[in-house]
Amino acid sequence: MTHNNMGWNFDNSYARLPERFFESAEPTQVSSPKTVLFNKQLAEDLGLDINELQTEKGTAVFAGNTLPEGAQPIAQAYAGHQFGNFTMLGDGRAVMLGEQIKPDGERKDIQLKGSGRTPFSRGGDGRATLGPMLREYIISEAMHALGIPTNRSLAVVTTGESVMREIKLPGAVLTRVADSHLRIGTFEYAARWGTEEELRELADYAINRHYPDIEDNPDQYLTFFREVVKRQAELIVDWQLVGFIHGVMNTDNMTISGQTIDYGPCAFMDVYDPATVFSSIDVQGRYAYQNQPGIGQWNLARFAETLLPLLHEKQEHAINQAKEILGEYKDFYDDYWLAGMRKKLGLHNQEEQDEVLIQGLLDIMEEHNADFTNTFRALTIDKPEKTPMHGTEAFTDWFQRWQERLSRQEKSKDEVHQLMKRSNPNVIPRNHLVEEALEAAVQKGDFTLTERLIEVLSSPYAYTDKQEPYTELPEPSDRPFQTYCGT
Ligand SMILES: Nc1ncnc2c1ncn2[C@@H]1O[C@H](COP(=O)(O)OP(=O)(O)OP(=O)(O)O)[C@@H](O)[C@H]1O
Repeated sequence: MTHNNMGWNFDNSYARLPERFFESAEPTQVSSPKTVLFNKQLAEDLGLDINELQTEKGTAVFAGNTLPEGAQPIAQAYAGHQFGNFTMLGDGRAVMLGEQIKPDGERKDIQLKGSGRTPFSRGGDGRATLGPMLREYIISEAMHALGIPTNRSLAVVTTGESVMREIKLPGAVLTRVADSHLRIGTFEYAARWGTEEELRELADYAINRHYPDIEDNPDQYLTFFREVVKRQAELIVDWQLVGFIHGVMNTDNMTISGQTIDYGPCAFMDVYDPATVFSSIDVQGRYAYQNQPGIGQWNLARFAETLLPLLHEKQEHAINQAKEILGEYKDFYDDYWLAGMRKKLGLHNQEEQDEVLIQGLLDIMEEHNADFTNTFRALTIDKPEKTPMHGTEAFTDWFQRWQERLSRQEKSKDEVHQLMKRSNPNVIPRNHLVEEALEAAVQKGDFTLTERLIEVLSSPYAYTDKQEPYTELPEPSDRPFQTYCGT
């Protein structure tokens, strides 16, 4: 490994796509950057020099003040359906430095978010504020630790400059790491404004990067579509199983790789209520918890539309093929969901009535305003008395049915516990914890709570005593928690 360049080892394949797909965009210099969070483990995994990166030189890179060797800064073009309406977008406040080739050969996008205006900024200032960048860092890293596909966070720097929102707020830049930033919206952009050849180049690029196994498949674009459908179904199941509400499932926030992206208005639900919405801008509840699976399919339909010219020369035939695969989404989704829920209840095998058993518990949880995570936690640690529905006839009956079901599988108590512990997180980034940490960081420049929270959330299935305080529920509040798209 070369240490003189901090271990950067760029190969910028995206920038070799037709020019239509990106614009050159240098990050804007900032006055006095300071690294406030740095992800050593991730840096090491990327093959970077953690000592060098912790010096001023590293900070300068994370701030966009110095370009690392081999970087080719660009802003990507994309479009998207936002709350159902098609619009032209593009990286308006993000600059991709390049693709880091890891020591194991894997390729990762390295992007600075909040690094100033780009040709896609429209009226925006290209900036980001500290609170939301810390939030993205905390939650994306928590998602990774939960085992959910996601982009990751390498560093947050404060810029030393203030950013004007409704009030003046401290500016920050996040360094984001992703399998790629290809979005459904990238394909919508290509289909709307590109030539068919450019669309094909984009699809080939995406297949090569994320689905290389299907490259020689005779029906490769159809197979590509099916693979993306599967990954999206799996991803949304992962969200549902931990009570994660993305909050802004616009097509520009749905990746082709199947990783979670955009942690703007997201949050984890406390009380189990399928209608939960956190985002203050989602007044219709379009992206409520219970709507996520259906919206996933809607987004994939938009994706399918973009691929039609590649699927078959006869449009009607192409539409039928796409429809058939889109119709498989629900089956993929249901299968993954059932498999995941079985694990949450310690079920190693399958019985036909499992879905009834699972739904039975969810109904009781909903009726009693039970906390989503802590209900499964209570069952995992053999403390059903910790649930608000304990003692009710319905729950007693359900619990007995569950115990009978468990006894019908040939698994020891320990095996059941182990499976449940692996499937039910002990700790999640609860809103009150995240908000408390962000407030200390933004108001007082104190990052202790943030660091501790990141540490605790890095092993959500550990069930350690140290995690105990983080499992406490927030004080009941008369105002439901809301996330603001304020950035
Ligand atoms: N302050 C800003 N200046 C310029 N463009 C912005 C700004 N904030 C958001 N945008 C752009 O508006 C669009 C929608 O914003 P959104 O909040 O969904 O994205 P984001 O959080 O900036 O980026 P990403 O989706 O990559 O995480 C994006 O194209 C984004 O680049």
